Amino acid sequence: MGLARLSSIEDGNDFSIEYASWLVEHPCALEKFEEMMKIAKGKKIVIFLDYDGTLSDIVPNPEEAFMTDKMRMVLGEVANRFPTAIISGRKRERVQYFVQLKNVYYAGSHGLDIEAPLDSTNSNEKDNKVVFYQPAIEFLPEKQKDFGTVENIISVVLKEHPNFRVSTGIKVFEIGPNIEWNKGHALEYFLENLGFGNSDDVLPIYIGDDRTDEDAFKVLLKRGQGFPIVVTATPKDTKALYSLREPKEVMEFLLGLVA
Ligand SMILES: O=P(O)(O)OC[C@H]1O[C@H](O[C@H]2O[C@H](CO)[C@@H](O)[C@H](O)[C@H]2O)[C@H](O)[C@@H](O)[C@@H]1O
Repeated sequence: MGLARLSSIEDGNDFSIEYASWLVEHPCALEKFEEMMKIAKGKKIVIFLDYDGTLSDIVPNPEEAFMTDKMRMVLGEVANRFPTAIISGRKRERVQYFVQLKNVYYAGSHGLDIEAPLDSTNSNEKDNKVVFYQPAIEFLPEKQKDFGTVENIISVVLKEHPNFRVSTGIKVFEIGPNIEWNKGHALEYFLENLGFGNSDDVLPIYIGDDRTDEDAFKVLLKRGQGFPIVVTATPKDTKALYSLREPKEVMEFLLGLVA
């Protein structure tokens, strides 16, 4: 028994054979919900969420990636109950603008710009913000289809600038500093600063849809703790142990946590 997959049934989505067989390896977190909660019993749940494609649907214009009021309400309830952080590829302020919740911690620029509780070892930081870098984010408008050419230009330019690297997303190239810091590091940073650095009884849940979220999934696997959950409606190569099809299912899962 698990939580009902209302959104998929309502939308009339049907599952392809490929998706059904992929689900065997990455079972639906709604269907496994009760099993997961048995594992979580007595542990301190900490929630980590990606933004685009996880809390909001993927839309053509990144400036219009609003989350629904219902998602906001459920997320607010979750954050009242458990420490909750959003780790996004976007600029932190942009995610805060979309989410509008004060009880959530935020990390932007793939975790390079963190607003988090600080432990004593970081007491020199100002205003609970740790900013390693502000992003140079370029969105390619729908009209601009020639991604191959843009990719080649970026690669030629970056050859001259080895201190920078490019990462790719859905219709997006992002150029950032060539340093070893990703969403997985941000997750570890949050856990440490929330006092769960070496804790055996913490249960981190990380939900994300993007390639950059895989770094966080890997951290959970390495720690042997928690639930890495990928959001995808098609089979994909992932380290996640569980899956959800779309943001609506993310909302149902979050709702289950506070029900
Ligand atoms: O880490 P995330 O919170 O998932 O952010 C990843 C990127 O999200 C945004 O782009 C993606 O979502 C847009 C809105 O749905 C969509 O139009 C775009 O195609 C997607 O790539 C954001 O614009 C990027 O800066 C983030 O890195």
